[in-house]
Parts: sequence; C-alpha cells; structure tokens
Amino acid sequence: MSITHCIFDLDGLLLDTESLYTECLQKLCAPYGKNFTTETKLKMMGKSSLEAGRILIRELDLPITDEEYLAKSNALYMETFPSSELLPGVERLIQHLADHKIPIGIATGSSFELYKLKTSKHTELFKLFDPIICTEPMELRLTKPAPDIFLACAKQFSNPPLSMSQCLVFEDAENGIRAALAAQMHVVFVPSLPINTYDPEVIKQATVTLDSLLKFDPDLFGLPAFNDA
Ligand SMILES: O=c1[nH]cc([C@@H]2O[C@H](COP(=O)(O)O)[C@@H](O)[C@H]2O)c(=O)[nH]1
Ligand SMILES: [Mg+2]
Repeated sequence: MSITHCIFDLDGLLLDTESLYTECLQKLCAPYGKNFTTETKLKMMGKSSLEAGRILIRELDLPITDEEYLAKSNALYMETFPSSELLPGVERLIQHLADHKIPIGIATGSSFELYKLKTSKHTELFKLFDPIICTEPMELRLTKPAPDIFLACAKQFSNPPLSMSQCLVFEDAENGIRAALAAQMHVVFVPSLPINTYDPEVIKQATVTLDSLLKFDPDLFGLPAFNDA
C-alpha cells in the first residue's frame, strides 16, 4: 500500500476530548433525570454540534429546544475545552510525518470556534496541518458518515493526491470509518471508547485497528519508518 497523504480526525483521535464531551453532556442531561449513554454518544461522534444535539434530544427525549441545547452545551464546552490534552503518540507521529514532508490534514465534525479552543494549548503542533476542515461555519457540507469532509480535505492539499486510495484516514468513530470508506480511502481505527461498544460490522472494515497511535507502523503503509523504532 502506498500512502502519500494522511488525514486526521480531531476529537478522540488527536485530542483526548471524547472524555471531556462525555463529562459535559452528563452534566447537561443530569438536571432532567436522564443518563447520557454510550449508545447515544456513538451516534453523535463525528457530527456537527447541531446534529449531535438533535440526536441527543431525540434519543433521550430531553425537554429542550435545539437552541437551548446549543447554549447549554457551549457554556460547558467553553469552560472545559481549553484544557484539552493530546493523546499518546500524537506528537511523535505528527512531527515525524511533517519532518518527512508528508502532507497532513484534519477533517473534523467540530466547529472552527471549538477547534481553536481545543487546540489552544498546542498551537505549534497544529500549525503543521494543512488543510484544516471543520464542519461549521460551512453548514452545507454533509458530515460523517458522508465522505464529503474527507474528499474536501483531499482536494485542498497543496499537492492533492492522484487517487483517494493514496490517503490514509485516522479515526476513532464509527461515523468516521464509514465516511473514510465511502471516500475510497484507507482507515486506521484507534478507538476512544472500549472496543466492545462499537458495531463489529463497521470496525471490521477498517484497514487496521490499533489500541493507541503509539502502535502505528508507518512502514506498513509505504510511509517513512520511525528512526527511533
Ligand atoms: O459525546 C460527543 N462526542 C462527539 C460529539 C460531536 O462529534 C464531533 C467530533 O468530531 P470528530 O471526532 O470528527 O472530530 C464533536 O466536535 C461534536 O460535534 C458530540 O456532540 N458529543
Ligand atoms: Mg473523533
């Protein structure tokens, strides 16, 4: 397999923000006597804030409007996301790919506003990514599991790949795996939730499954090997 371009998911893949989303949404649901379940979370992962909110309101039958959800969740996110941390192996892999001039992009369900907040402690590292494709303010772009966000990222590299199969996507969500496959790309699955919570039919379609990015072997994909391995 000859990979020339890498596309990274943000939440739960580069940043340890899925645990923060869970904390915030548990807080949002508690006053209504509702439990934020993993089953609902899996459906929300990769979606825009508004789509994710509509899923939560419908699945848990929350007595709030979309606007109230956005206001309440945003207030919790503003407090929580500035402390977002990188996941293990991220710094090493990103720096390695950048050192070898492998184009790296981000394609996320996050809004650009929350992206800036989540990455505020890591601005030097995140300068290495180009393009960075967020879901909002481009409201019209279809979110994962549609392939659009990955296709948009591939097109916007300064040297776009000749074929989508030269792109390797890194994902932690079922919606993300589906989107990468629909874009005809290869996908490294690094779960951010316990593996048995995912639909086995979806995750068996990933090119490889790793329990951490520390286990990623670039050599297997035709990418430059780590010198320190
Ligand atoms: O528990 C949750 N996880 C994830 C999301 C949504 O999924 C996106 C994660 O997208 P990705 O992993 O594609 O960066 C978040 O920005 C958010 O909009 C959410 O609402 N709730
Ligand atoms: Mg993710």
